[in-house]
Amino acid sequence: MLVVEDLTKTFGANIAVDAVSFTVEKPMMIGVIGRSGAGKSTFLRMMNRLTDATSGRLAFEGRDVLGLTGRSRRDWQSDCAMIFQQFNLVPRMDVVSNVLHGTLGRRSTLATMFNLFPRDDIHRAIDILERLGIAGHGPKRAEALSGGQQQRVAIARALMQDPKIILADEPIASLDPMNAQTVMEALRRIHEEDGRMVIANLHTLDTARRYCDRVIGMRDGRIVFDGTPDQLTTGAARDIYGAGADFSEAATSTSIDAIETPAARALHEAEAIV
Ligand SMILES: Nc1ncnc2c1ncn2[C@@H]1O[C@H](COP(=O)(O)OP(=O)(O)OP(=O)(O)O)[C@@H](O)[C@H]1O
Repeated sequence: MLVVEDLTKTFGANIAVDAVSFTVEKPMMIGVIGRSGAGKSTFLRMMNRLTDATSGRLAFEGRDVLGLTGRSRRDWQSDCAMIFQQFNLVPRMDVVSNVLHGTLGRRSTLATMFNLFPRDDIHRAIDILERLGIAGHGPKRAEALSGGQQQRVAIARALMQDPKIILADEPIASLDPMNAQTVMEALRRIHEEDGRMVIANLHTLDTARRYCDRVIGMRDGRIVFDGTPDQLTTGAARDIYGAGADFSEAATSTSIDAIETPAARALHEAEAIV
């Protein structure tokens, strides 16, 4: 359903994403990992058409995503909702209105200017907030919520678009472990219950192992690992992060899972070796 072929992005002489290719046959939860600068954000931004690719092909359900323009490009951006590390909510606006802004792509400018939302959309926004366990915060300003609650509002806003894919760029990087866990569980449930594909850039290996069906490891713009969490051995983790000082820092950041899983144990052993 998703085909990525030789997708490349250069910024001047710098190759941010270098001939990335992979195929996804059915909706799943995919974690993209790699050190800072590996090209993870650029990849997601190309997928969502926030950034134009330099070359390559990206097709979703037969649709040539990179060739879309105008209205069809905006439709794709609706199908492919993005959430960000910093939530990108309107801080002073109430939670329900923030969620309703997920429908902006299909509303008139006039309706938007006067904050006129159809009753059905308001009900749907509240239902989605309920599902994410934060309906009680609906009337509050977004800025009054904790980081984890704000990220769930951002997820609710994305769900208002009824997307086929949710792209999450470091969704838990600003959160404490408890909030991070709640947000990752919400994304996992959205995948399992709705059958939506989720692709999340993650900076901790254990999060990718714990929540994802498939892990893609990027290094210097290239895919150097593509497999199941079980296949993500210490050797593979070293390839992804490099065997330098960065490796232990990035690979053993167990922000959520304090429990010593076999995977975490393997990483700690690797850290001892490096
Ligand atoms: N707008 C831009 N202009 C120039 N170079 C850029 C731009 N965006 C990204 N890059 C470069 O592309 C490379 C990949 O960056 P990218 O942000 O995709 O990496 P990342 O893996 O998401 O890293 P991080 O986890 O730090 O966000 C880096 O070398 C970065 O400096």
